[in-house]
Amino acid sequence: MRVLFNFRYWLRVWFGASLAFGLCIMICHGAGDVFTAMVDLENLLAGEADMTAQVLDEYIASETYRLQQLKSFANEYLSKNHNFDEGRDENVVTNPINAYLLIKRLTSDWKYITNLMQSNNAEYFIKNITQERLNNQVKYPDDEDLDGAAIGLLRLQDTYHLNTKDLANGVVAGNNVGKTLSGQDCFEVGRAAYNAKDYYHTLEWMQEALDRIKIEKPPTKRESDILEYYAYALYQQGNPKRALVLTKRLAQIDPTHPRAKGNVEWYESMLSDEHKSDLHDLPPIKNVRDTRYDIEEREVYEKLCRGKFERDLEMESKVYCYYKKDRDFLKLAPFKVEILRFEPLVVIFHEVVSDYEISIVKQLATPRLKRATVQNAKTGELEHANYRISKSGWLKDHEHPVIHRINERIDLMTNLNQETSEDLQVANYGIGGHYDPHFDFARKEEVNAFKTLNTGNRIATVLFYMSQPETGGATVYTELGIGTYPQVHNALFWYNLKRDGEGDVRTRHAACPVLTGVKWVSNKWIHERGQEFRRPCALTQDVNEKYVGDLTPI
Ligand SMILES: O=C(O)CCC(=O)C(=O)O
Ligand SMILES: [Fe+2]
Repeated sequence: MRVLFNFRYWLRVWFGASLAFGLCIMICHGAGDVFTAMVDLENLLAGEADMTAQVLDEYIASETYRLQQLKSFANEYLSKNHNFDEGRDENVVTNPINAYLLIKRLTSDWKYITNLMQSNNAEYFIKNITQERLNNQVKYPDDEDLDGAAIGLLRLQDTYHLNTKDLANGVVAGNNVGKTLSGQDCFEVGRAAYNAKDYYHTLEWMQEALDRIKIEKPPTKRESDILEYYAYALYQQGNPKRALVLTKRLAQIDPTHPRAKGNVEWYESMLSDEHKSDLHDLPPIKNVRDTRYDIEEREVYEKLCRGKFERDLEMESKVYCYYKKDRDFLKLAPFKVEILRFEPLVVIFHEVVSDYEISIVKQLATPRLKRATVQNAKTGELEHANYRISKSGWLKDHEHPVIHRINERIDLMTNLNQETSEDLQVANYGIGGHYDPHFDFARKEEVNAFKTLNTGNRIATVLFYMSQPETGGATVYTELGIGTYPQVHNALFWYNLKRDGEGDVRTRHAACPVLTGVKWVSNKWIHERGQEFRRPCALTQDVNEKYVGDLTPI
């Protein structure tokens, strides 16, 4: 089944966006929406390291002083000079000075020592760090963000076929990034998968965590912590027998574990007497991917994201590039247009936005980006999206001369009237940030979509690439089997509607997860109203690009 673009769903994304992560520099999502938007991580990196190091240094100095004091008390007590042992000697206690000193030691000194032992001042330093973070006006990631980052990793793994061991060894897309994950890190990724009811990845990562703690000295996680998750994932993957064996082991290595015994009984109840009694003959582990999603479309999407585009040699023989100079102004500085395909028409405008303009757009958009928690259309579950932004990610024409200029340019590029188009929308994709297959137009049944705008449906989309991710992050068309990698300064353009106003389902598209690097895009959605003389509608659908790929001339 296809999950079509659902406008109400997006309304929820925009208006119901979780504000948890962000003010000032508001966060989009993440490693999506793992999760944290790259722009936030960059900001965090900027000041955070120095400040934390400084506060930690101060804390360590104060702790060192405190422990030194305690040590000198200990030495004093031990030292023969103090004749503390003599306290046991009746004669010593009868000496008033000694008696006084002994009492002092046992009262005020002891109070001082116990105070010293208790007052490690951690709270004070933690408060300092917290305050400093608030002053920074950067929202720091929380547990939810960590979860999102983990889910982002899993998505990357699926999309780009990244092996769990490689990832844990810090090998991303064949490059060693120098950092490796500990058993505890792997456990956390597995736990995020478990919380998302993704038992395929739970199993993968818990296995990796087990492998790692076996060779770590000291292990970063207890085996018993891992086993419970691992066993449950095995059970979910149809292997209660192995789940039972592992849970028995759990009960053995951690006899006080609060759930181990109960779980053993529970797994036993899943097995026939015959299976229960013979626990040597274990079925192999069959780990299958999560099937809650539209697996067919997902596979197409992921394949395209890996760059496996479909070739259409006939089409390729017809496409071409041209200079668009159909207005006086353009005679001096024509647009460079590359036609990717016809029917439906998809083109790339080369070098249509400058570095300066990009920097302004990013600057204007950054305080508005927010992370969103979105509802998965299929499963109804909430997912953290590090790919979407709040409604306030829109940039209005009058906000800055650069925005105005870009809007004027879109008119020249597309020959479509900009008066009814939506404001420029900016998105910053974080680790694993992506956008599932969707349509930009509202479907017939979505009768209320764009109603308040009163401008009709989205006739066309212009997508400016405002950065160039190192790997991943392609825009792909799942029905057409093609895609394109973002090239900074360029813009992708297509019509969403056929000439009779019908939504063109061939335009279904998606943004692939960013594997390395950063992806910024700006979207311009152009509406039907106002195009009566620009792209007049027709009685049939296929008048479509009789204009042979030229954007409808004025
Ligand atoms: O970022 C991309 O490549 C596509 C974004 C998109 O489809 C959208 O924002 O509607
Ligand atoms: Fe889109």
